[in-house]
Amino acid sequence: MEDLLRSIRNIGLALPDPTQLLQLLDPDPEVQESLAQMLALNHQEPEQEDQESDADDDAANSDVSSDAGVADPLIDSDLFKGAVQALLENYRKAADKERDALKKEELALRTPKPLKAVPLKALLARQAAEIKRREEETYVAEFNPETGRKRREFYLPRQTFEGFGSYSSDKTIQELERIDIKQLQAPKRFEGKFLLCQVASRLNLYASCTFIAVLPSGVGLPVSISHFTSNLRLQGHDLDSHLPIGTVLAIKEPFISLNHFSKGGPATGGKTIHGVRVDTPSDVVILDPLDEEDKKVIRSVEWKEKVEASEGDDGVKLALEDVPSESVWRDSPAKVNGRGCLWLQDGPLSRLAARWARASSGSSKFSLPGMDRVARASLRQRTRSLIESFLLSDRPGSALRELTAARLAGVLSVEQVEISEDLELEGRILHRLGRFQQALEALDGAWAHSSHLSQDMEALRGNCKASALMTLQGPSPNDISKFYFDSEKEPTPRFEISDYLGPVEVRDIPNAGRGLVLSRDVEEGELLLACKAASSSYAIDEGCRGVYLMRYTVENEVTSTTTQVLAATKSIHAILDRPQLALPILGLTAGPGVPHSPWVSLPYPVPNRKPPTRDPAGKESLAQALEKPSINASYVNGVLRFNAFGPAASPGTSKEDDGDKKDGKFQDEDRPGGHHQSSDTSELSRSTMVHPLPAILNHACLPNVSSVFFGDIVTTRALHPLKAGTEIMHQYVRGEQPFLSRRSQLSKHGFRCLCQLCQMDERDGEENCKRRQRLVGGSLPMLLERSRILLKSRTTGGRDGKPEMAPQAEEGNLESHRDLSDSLIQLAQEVIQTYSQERPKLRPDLMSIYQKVAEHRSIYDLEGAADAEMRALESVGAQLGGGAARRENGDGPSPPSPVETLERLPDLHFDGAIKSLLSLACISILAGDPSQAKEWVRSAFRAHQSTICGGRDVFLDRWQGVGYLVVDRGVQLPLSEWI
Ligand SMILES: C[S@@+](CC[C@H](N)C(=O)[O-])C[C@H]1O[C@@H](n2cnc3c(N)ncnc32)[C@H](O)[C@@H]1O
Repeated sequence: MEDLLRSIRNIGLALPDPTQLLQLLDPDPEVQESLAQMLALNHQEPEQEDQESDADDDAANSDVSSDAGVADPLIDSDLFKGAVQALLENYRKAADKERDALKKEELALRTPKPLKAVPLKALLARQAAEIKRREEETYVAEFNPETGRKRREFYLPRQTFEGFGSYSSDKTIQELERIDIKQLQAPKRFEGKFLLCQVASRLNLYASCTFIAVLPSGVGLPVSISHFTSNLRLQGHDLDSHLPIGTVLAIKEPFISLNHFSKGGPATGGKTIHGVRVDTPSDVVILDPLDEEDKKVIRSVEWKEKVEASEGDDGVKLALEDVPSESVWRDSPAKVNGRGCLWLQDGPLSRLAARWARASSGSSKFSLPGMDRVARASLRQRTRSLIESFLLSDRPGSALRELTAARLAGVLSVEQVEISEDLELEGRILHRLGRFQQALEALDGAWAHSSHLSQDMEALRGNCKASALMTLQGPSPNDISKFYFDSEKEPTPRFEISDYLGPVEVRDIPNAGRGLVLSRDVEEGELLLACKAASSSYAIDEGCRGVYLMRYTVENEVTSTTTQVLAATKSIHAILDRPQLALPILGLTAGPGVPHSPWVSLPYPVPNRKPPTRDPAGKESLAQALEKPSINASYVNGVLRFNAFGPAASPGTSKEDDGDKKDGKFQDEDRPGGHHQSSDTSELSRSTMVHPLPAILNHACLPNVSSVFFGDIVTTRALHPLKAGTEIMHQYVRGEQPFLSRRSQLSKHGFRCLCQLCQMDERDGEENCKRRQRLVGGSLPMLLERSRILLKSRTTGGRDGKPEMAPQAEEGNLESHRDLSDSLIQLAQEVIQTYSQERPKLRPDLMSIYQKVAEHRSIYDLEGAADAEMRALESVGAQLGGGAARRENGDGPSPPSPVETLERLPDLHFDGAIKSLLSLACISILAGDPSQAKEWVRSAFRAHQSTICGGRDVFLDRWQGVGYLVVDRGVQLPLSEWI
């Protein structure tokens, strides 16, 4: 990838955009041909660089281009196309070698060969060169190396290849036996063994993190750790301080790979680069000089090679020699990754306290002997800074443990004012952990000690109160409105709520694993779940903005994108920080054919309706500092692939992600806050989030609930009144799509959908379904294009967007509208023939056809237009009452009727249905029937409230001023007065 990009830049072309990046490995020759063509036409423009460049420079640039003369764009593009084709060819050959190497490694597992030591100096030199290469790439991603000017956007594509096997150990070091170079073979997984090593080089971060380790025998070995960090932009000291030179590690049950870079490193073109490939961070144990057991392991060997340890932030070197526990109160770090608190490691007080809790079973007192008043005050300050730093690095679990340990050690809260400050800090940590009731108790305690809270703390207290209430009652329409508008404003919206569980229970469902079932009757629009993502990754998060990562998996030929990879990294780190997340995340299934994790057999956790009270001593949670769950990263990838939601770039929603294949099933109505947002909707810009409880929902193409995103929150509401005992089900793939597309997209989940819609489609027969798909996929787009041109000719040219046409042209146009409407009706008839005669009105393929008919008819036949909109509504399961109910099943206009009403909400296409209802309101106004218009507007509002909610403001924001009928006759619906 890096070679390809460098060459493209060198010949003066712009880099492939995110959509083109995803086409690089497309085997289709036509895709490759058009990709080469597009790349060849896309020259690097000076304006790709930062606007900051001054006007003189711009003038100079334009001079240069005029001096260069005007090249013939066609000749140029042919030349460039040839060059690009050659580059793409080379790139694909290198990718093939990469894939072949992975396959070969899998075969070679049967015949591993002894490992030959590579001189340490050579390894260190190669590592230094790799780090330099990374730094250069990052520089070029940000600056034009020739002009030194900053580019407008940081753009760093990266690609990794992985395949065959992923390892994780569930043993402790004490259960394993140490091995060294003599026993090592490759490729091989060493069960029952561990490798002891020291970090001997700086770190190199691509997607995984690589360093050179030195074994006690003095032999060097590269080590690559997957899911090392979710901040792919880390480099230099910030990166190195995660595992400074001299850190002693134990790698549990290591896998020695023929190419340690496979999984998370840059492609090596199939080269053999032996080393340790660590697939999951929980396999790496940082040996802690504060721990007696760890000290024993370190001292049990003689280290042949002396590694010069690097200095910590405080200028003290971290080395093998003993760190006395007094150093905790003398030199303990004030910042994560300062000396003594390294990658994913808890703070020193938690580590000491956890060991004390384990050894003493809590009978003795945890204390730091010999600490005077001054030392205590200084340690308190450093501990508070460290805790702040944990919060900044999204590690509230470590923050709470450090606070608990500090309190146990008597480091905190001696003076009244300190007590209050420390309780405030505790309140903030508990708030971040979503324990709002407990946070409130801490903040109340802070107030009780000082009779005062800062403005920020008052605000936090208010927030805790509201969130605690939300845990009990679910978000109110006002809360939803706030989420909606905030997710429009925020580029990476995340909200502090804890999960709300409505009247639903987790139950076993015959032939479908677990599912969610109603515990009582519910009403239309009733809130059933409101849940926050356990981990979420946005493409524009600080740590990955501009980094476009593609991970290609050889076995299933699936490409995962940046946020899909990073959501897994974040989930793993979240579980390590808060082990209580292991069950909700690892207790999910990881796709058909993947054996369930041991967590799946445990009762699935549901939110506590009565939150436990605060536990200031919190001893039980201290043990978490030592007992990190073992995590199989490949299982986490599967969980994300089969359970995560993947909203588009803009905050909003989509149904469950279909994993990594692109099928465009993301629906506008699922992301209500999305329409003001970025237009970048490429796969590489999507966010990925895992919402544990909603992930238990099973699929139905014909759902009975609507799941909607607001940032990292998903709400689920009943679409209709439902009876107790009903299983609630939502869509993994769009039910609006043709049956055969749905079936093919669902195939990866390994089940056959038996919902009513699928049963109806099956009864229609495969041939009819195919014919229907051809009509809707082939004939309809052609008619829609004709419609677009016709409607455009009518709406352009006039002042204020109003049509302005000569009467003759208008007359001619009317004929065209009639013709088009007739053609659409004819198409509808052909589609209707593909349905079995007994089939009820639910025929979603007809919706867009009837809506188009209505648009054209509204120009010359209002009644006919209304009839078409009503048919559109019925085609997606809405039931109409009043006059509508008496209409014939033919295609003629309905007889004059009293007030028409919406009796039952649609099952599918909610936004489409709201649009039809508002179009009907416009038609009623044009027909001089405002009370009917009002009725339709109210029905539209009801449909909105029952699916999205948020009240009037959200409804108006979404629908005010939107053209419901493209040919707008100046109808202004007084929406705000009628709802
Ligand atoms: C996201 S999980 C849903 C929760 C899952 N039932 C569980 O026990 O963890 C998706 C998996 O649930 C099962 N599933 C979902 N919808 C189903 C349906 N309509 N019929 C049968 N199985 C279904 C399939 O095994 C699918 O791969």
